Amino acid sequence: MQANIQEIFRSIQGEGLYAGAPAVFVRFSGCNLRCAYCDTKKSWRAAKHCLYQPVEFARHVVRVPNAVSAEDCADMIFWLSPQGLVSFTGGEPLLRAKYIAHVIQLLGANYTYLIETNGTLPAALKYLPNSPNIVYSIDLKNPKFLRFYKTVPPKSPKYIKIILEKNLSIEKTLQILNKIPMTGTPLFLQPVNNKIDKKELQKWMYFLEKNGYVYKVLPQIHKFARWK
Ligand SMILES: Nc1nc2[nH]cc(C(=O)O)c2c(=O)[nH]1
Ligand code: SF4
Ligand SMILES: [Mg+2]
Repeated sequence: MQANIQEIFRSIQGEGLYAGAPAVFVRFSGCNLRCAYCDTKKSWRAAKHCLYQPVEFARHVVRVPNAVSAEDCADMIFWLSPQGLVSFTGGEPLLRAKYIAHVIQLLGANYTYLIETNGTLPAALKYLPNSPNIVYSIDLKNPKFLRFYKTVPPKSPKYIKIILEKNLSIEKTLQILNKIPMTGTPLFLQPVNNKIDKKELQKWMYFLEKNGYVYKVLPQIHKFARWK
């Protein structure tokens, strides 16, 4: 099995529940959405080479010809870290759900696998095992979120990320959130490009609290540190 991969590197997880934790990142090519604020537009297209950074923070990069086999992907992850956190991102990683399942099968239970998804492809979830080692970081940016949230395998932990941008409606977001049981699900507000108008943020905070939600506002910490 093969997939077009943009890059594989080790860095500090900059978003969400695992922010601050060292992680290996696997960035897939291709996305089913076209968000105006996307910071990885390059990943929309297939890449000729997968850029593999064999040592974290080093300048040295190996150009691995695409497509990359699941076996080679698992090896590259293992050599960066024989255990710990693996973040599958993109693009949209669930366009490659079968491939991810195969990589996970090859690497085994020594890792926590984080799927950083835009939350719009619930049908892809059937390819992934129901495992507490597989964690879903789900963006709330589309009404398909509802079906997705309910379809996540029951043993898999999950958390929600709301990318705060000026076109996102608080009312519509609350309508979606109010339809799901949230008990214990962490909720993160992530200002797009790490910038937000204070008044706008206060409005989000006011309405979320009025509706009983517990949340954290967390910028992308890797961007402050100028890491990848
Ligand atoms: N450091 C770091 N953390 C991240 N968390 C999510 C990322 C993403 O692009 O999905 C990302 C990323 O690109 N870099
Ligand atoms: S879902 Fe993510 S990767 Fe896809 S276009 Fe939107 S921001 Fe970019
Ligand atoms: Mg990113």
